[in-house]
Amino acid sequence: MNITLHKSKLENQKSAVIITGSKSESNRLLLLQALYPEFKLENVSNSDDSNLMTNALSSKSNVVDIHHAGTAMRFLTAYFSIQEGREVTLTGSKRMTERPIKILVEALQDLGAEISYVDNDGFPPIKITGKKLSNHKVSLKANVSSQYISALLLIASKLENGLELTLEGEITSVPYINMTLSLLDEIGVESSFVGNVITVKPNTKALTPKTLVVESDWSSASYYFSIAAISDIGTEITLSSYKENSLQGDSVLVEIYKHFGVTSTFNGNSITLKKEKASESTISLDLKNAPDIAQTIAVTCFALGMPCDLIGLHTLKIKETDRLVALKTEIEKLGGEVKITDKSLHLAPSTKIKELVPIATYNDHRMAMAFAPLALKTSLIIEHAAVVSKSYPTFWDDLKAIGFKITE
Ligand SMILES: O=C(O)C1=C[C@@H](OP(=O)(O)O)[C@@H](O)[C@H](O)C1
Ligand SMILES: C=C(OP(=O)(O)O)C(=O)O
Repeated sequence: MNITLHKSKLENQKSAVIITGSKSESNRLLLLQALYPEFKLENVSNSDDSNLMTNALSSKSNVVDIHHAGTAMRFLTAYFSIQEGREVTLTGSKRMTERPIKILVEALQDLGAEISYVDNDGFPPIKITGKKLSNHKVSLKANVSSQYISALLLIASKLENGLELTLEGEITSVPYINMTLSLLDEIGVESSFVGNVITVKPNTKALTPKTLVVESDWSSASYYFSIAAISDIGTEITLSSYKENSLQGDSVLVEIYKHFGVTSTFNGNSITLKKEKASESTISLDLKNAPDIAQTIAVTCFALGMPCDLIGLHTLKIKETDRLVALKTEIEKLGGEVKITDKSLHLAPSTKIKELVPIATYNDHRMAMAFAPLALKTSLIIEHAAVVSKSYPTFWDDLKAIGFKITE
């Protein structure tokens, strides 16, 4: 289904949105809850990716299909590797069969896992025969995806001797690794991260039962930072439930959007974004620690006619789509000028935004959501708008509620 976003302003100067739980935190905690059923979870993400994770963890089938969910694919590869006596073929969407998994599979094999490729070497689908993993030391390349590292850390406390993981090369998406370690700490699993070595202690006993509350999703919040940045001075949007000391690296939005004149004030469990006068006219950012907000920032800059240089984008090529190519293609359809390499994006200053351009979304939720705020500047069409459900199923309803005019 394609939708049209008609050029409009927010209905009120002040609006509020409640956003579902972080899909990254949820998918980690769902796996940890499967290993340690003594925990209860609140505010779990209602995203497709978290529902797929929940269903996969309780599935008795020997074929598990996780569609487009990258974290689910990587985390479940580790999870099924230690389910003794179980044989599972883990598969996904066509795109998932193009997203590399070799680094994780090799690390698990080094630990003793039995995993084979069904079609193409290095890519899903994979067949996993669960067994007891007897080794505890492994090294892996850390510059391709942090999800491989988090996957190993999530099962580490269930290995007989825990895990000693040596990270090779530059480490990408570090906040996601720290999130995993913090959640382990919250449930009572001990770990350390010194230099390039992560150690997780083994655990055989039940942990102290408690309820863990998932913070709302900061990547989803990014679209409201963008809306605030493109709105009139004085516009306020309140988002909940958020905390000042987040485990999510994308909370760096608070700092980044100051460049666009958006101030953020925490109050209890909510955050209020307010548009004030912007001080900067150009922006340069390294996003290796926050890759999921690259699309949002690129579109904010385009909407404001602001040139930008974004670096640290090497992981974007292996996400839901090649996000660098997708951004260039769609921004250029709208009249912008974008140069990309395999790890950076340069947007030239623009003066005009074309009207009623159909934006292709490439099965990528973030393409749909990142371009939506442009409706404050021009009417546009978003193709296959339902893709947003991968992380944020109520996105379009929430936009309508704050004044976006959307028709099918
Ligand atoms: O661990 C996670 O929850 C995630 C890690 C990041 O992936 P990479 O480490 O592959 O960049 C991020 O892009 C993804 O959306 C979620
Ligand atoms: C990259 C993402 O997800 P995943 O890798 O889990 O598919 C994302 O949500 O932007």
